Amino acid sequence: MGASDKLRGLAVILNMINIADSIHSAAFPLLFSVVWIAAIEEVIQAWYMDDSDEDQRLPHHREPKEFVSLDQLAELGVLSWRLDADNYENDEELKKIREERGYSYMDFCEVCPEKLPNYEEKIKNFFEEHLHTDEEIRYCVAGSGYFDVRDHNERWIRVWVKKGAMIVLPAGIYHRFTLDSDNYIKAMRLFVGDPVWTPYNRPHDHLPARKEYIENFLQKESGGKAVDAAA
Ligand SMILES: CSCCC(=O)/C(O)=C/O
Ligand SMILES: [Fe+2]
Ligand code: NI
Repeated sequence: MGASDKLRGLAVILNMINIADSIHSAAFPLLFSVVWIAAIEEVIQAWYMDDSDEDQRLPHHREPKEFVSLDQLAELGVLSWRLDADNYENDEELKKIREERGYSYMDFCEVCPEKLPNYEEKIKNFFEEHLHTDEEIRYCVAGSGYFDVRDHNERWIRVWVKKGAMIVLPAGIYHRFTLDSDNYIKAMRLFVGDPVWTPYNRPHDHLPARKEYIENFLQKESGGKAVDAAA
């Protein structure tokens, strides 16, 4: 988080303490969580996509817009954080996440014609629906882009990551990536041990990673009703 973010966060919190003073104290934890959700949603937003074949770099909102919360993403195994992208070299929060989750490997992937070899081919491949046998961990340190993931009912959810957003796509989730119309992202790539970037284009349902993903996330109770991923 940058200095201006911190100051703004502090001002909002002080304002809330004033408000909280004048109302029942039980409301305070609720107000506090609203501030945090607003802050992370400045850099990560998700929504259901429309069915149009238009330019993949457009937002593809449905009409009316249908947003998806970060909690709904977490139910699909998609984790997210907001970090200080201006300070990734000395960020204690990033260090803690890396230690706790065993992310020993780190490099950067810059998606633009000048920096990415075989740019056109890579752009095409990133947008093919695929899965990996390990987590896909990306921390957007500059620019922005869309990670699309399938929900319990095979609908596409578009996850917009901007500077400061870190996401983890679980092993076995079908997904794809595209730049947005700003045409640039620089992402930190993290991995447990030696990296394996192999994409398995859909269908690859026989892979153990896919079966485990279905068992862990798609066949669980969700929103009060059991969902059968194979249906
Ligand atoms: C922004 S990193 C490029 C996308 C990528 O590495 C990947 O595997 C997409 O699924
Ligand atoms: Fe991928
Ligand atoms: Ni295969």
